[in-house]
Amino acid sequence: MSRRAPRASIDPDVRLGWLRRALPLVKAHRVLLITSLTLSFAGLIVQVQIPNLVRIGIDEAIVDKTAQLGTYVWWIVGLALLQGLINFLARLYLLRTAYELEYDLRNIVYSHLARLPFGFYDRVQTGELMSRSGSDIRAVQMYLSFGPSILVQCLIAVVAFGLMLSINVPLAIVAMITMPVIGLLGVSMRKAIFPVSWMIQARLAHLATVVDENIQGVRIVKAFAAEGRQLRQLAESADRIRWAYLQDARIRSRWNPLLDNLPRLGLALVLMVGGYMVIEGSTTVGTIVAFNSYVLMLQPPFRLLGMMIMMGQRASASARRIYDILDTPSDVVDGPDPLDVPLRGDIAFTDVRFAYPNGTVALDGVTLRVRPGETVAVVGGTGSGKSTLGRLLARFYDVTGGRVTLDGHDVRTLALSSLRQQVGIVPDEPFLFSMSIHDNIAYGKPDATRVEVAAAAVAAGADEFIRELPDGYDTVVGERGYTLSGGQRQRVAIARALLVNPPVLVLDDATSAIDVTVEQRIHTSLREQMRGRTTLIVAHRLSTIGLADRVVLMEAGRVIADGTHASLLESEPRYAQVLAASTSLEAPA
Ligand SMILES: Nc1ncnc2c1ncn2[C@@H]1O[C@H](COP(=O)(O)OP(=O)(O)OP(=O)(O)O)[C@@H](O)[C@H]1O
Repeated sequence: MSRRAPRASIDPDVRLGWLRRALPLVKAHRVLLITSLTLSFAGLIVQVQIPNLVRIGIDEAIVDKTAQLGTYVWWIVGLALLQGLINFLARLYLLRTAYELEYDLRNIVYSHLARLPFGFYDRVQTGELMSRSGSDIRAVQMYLSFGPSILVQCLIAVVAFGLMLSINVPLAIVAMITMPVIGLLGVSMRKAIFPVSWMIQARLAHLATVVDENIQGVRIVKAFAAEGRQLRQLAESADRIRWAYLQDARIRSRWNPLLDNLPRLGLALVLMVGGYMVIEGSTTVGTIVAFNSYVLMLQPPFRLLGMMIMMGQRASASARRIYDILDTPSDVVDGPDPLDVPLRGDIAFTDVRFAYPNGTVALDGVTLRVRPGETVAVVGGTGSGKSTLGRLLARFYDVTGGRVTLDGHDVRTLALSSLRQQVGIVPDEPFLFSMSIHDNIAYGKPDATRVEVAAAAVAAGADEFIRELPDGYDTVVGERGYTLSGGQRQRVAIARALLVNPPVLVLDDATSAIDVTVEQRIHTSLREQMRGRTTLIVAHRLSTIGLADRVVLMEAGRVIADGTHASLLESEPRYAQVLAASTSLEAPA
């Protein structure tokens, strides 16, 4: 299957209504859509002919005996086959339109999600976002493709009414009398059901979150013997869904009998008025039979009208949420004429202030210089802003004040791809993809050879344990790499960063889960790896701090001391305090 780019996008003009904004997308598939609508209209024209043939057949071949019955039977069979064929094609094209639209919408939404800044993901819950965006895309797609088709089906009413008028005006009016009522009732029922079905959707999503958390957090649940509590939570959630479904059933059972029986009232009216007319001699038996068929044929489109209104409401709410995502600008983007230059790794933070999107001030005037090739350990209490330094350096976020420069270039002037290629970040809880260890390490350099990957793994102290795995480097790590221990994952992540060979390396507590003795062993190779590279190490352990030439002490978003480990120990009591706190956390007696 060849992949294609989305044919169009959503109109960026936020002042337009949701349908207007989606129009370019529909227009891009207009050929398919119009073909399907034309076909379904043609099918309807054929369909309304059949009762008319039945009428003529009854009147001429059965009652008057002036024509051959067989002719009409064959005509009806022929038309039914033709209608079947046309409907088959119409449906095929309609579904194709629907899936093409869905394909485009998915691509537009997911590619935008991939470009959104970190700040967006701080604000929204990703799990909910993913499950919701899927159903939202479907709701919009359904309305855009099936909506026009339902409208075409409602057109059958106009065609059939015209035909009935040409046969018998008073009876045509009698046959149509219940239709507006069916339409109105259908709309009212959908209006009553809409809030409940919305509630069902929301409650199902909530249940999915509860189940998801139970599965993801199963170790914690079991460790705290909290299965009972979790089950109660699940039962509560399921109970709320049951309640909503019961409401739904109550509304349906109230409206459906009415909606089902109204056409019967229509049939009775046609029989009564038509019957009198036949007795009186002003119409024929065939006409009553044909009109009966019309009454039955016309009510589904009128009922669909209500459904279309509900689909429209749902699609409009879904579209609003999709547009919320699409209208969020990818605010960390390349500036004009972005620089793509090789960096030496001369880092300077100048009076940097930064607050996260939720307003938390993380850095409050940080000035810090790290020269090329230098290794600096950043030490400080929890929440003092250590990790934020690396995030600003790689431009995961932009500073709110001051500036961050690399080799004198403000990071905002560098091409993002070049910047991220040259600043390698290893977080303390690295994410591994569900693929082989080789592919995980080669993530930033997919064309790396096996020798290069192994060399990076050796440098990160990962080679030994990888070789002991059942398939070595080809071992696929489970979802989120759960089959590896925290320390092993960290080593794979370090190898991943080293393989790209970035001039700037940020190890954000990247060895925190690695066994102290293993850490000691890999220090020699890490020290080797850091030579010539500017390295920022967020560190808690004395042993990790030992890798650094210099130590920076942070407190409440500021650098409060800067010097060698020995000089800080001597001159800065707060340094000793922080060390004491983190080492006591590290090594319980
Ligand atoms: N994504 C975020 N959204 C909002 N606030 C955040 C976010 N990340 C961090 N913070 C807040 O910013 C402040 C600095 O966080 P940072 O992660 O830089 O601290 P840290 O010194 O690395 O802490 P730790 O040692 O606990 O990892 C903290 O108050 C933290 O709660």
